[in-house]
Amino acid sequence: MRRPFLKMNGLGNDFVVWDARSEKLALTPDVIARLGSRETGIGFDQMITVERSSLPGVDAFMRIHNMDGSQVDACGNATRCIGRLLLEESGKSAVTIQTNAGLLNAVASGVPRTISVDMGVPRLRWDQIPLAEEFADTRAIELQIGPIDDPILHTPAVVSMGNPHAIFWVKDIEAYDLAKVGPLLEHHPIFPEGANISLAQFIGENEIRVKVWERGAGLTLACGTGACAVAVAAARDNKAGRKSVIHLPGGPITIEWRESDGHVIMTGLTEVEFEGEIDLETLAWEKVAEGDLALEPAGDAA
Ligand SMILES: N[C@H](CCC[C@H](N)C(=O)O)C(=O)O
Repeated sequence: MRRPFLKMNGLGNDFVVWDARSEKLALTPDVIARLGSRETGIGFDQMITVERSSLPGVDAFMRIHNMDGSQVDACGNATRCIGRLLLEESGKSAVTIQTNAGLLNAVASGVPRTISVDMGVPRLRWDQIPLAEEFADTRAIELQIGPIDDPILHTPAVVSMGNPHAIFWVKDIEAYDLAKVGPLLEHHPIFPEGANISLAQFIGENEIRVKVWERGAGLTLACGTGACAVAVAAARDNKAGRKSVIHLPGGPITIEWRESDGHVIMTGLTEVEFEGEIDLETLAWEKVAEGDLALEPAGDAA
């Protein structure tokens, strides 16, 4: 049975997107992992399933699986991508997306392919991250890796955007092999549900360079919730203002931790890479149409 899908990304953090609003889709973690593999499958960081929401006035429910098959509650870059699809499809000026981490509002920013999402309020208490033990001050918790007297990384800030994040402030981001230390920290016992791990280096006032090792996905080109977590952690520790630009390997994301209501507003690019079709019995798939450049007149694609 052949099924259409979209391949999208938010600053290189890439997704396979299914529209399951009229025809349900339930893939096993094993099939998701096979599809997510860049060797055996289509290849993606997360798989996104758009489903009907039962809530009045809500445009869709967004289900998120990491490429390892684990289901998680938040994915910022994907929220921008699904927000864009729903905005373009409905012609509305704002859409509401239901996730297991709450209701998120998406609006077009006025710049082509660039979407702003209200990611809600950050969760900052130790038991909301969650952590395995109580820490009164989550701006810097006692956690280190490497030799006791000369740790490689230590005292991270922790923030949840509906998913757990640990942020390590570093002077030179290139001095660290995140592919090596990332998995050690992701699965550290202090994080009972795992954690997304960010290295963050200040490169200017309210300008932060970030690399992320994602829970269940590994190194990615961008992490939207990670960008939110870094910006909030910097602001609450007076290392930056409430509006900062997070520079990820895939590009910049602007974050504002709004003073008025404590909501985190994330703005960044989205891209449709291609439309595809897959045989869900054999998992054989093919591209059927190129993405954005085909969707927008050449003049807008610049
Ligand atoms: N790339 C996603 C984050 C996915 C987080 C996922 N790895 C988790 O387990 O929480 C983002 O843009 O927010």
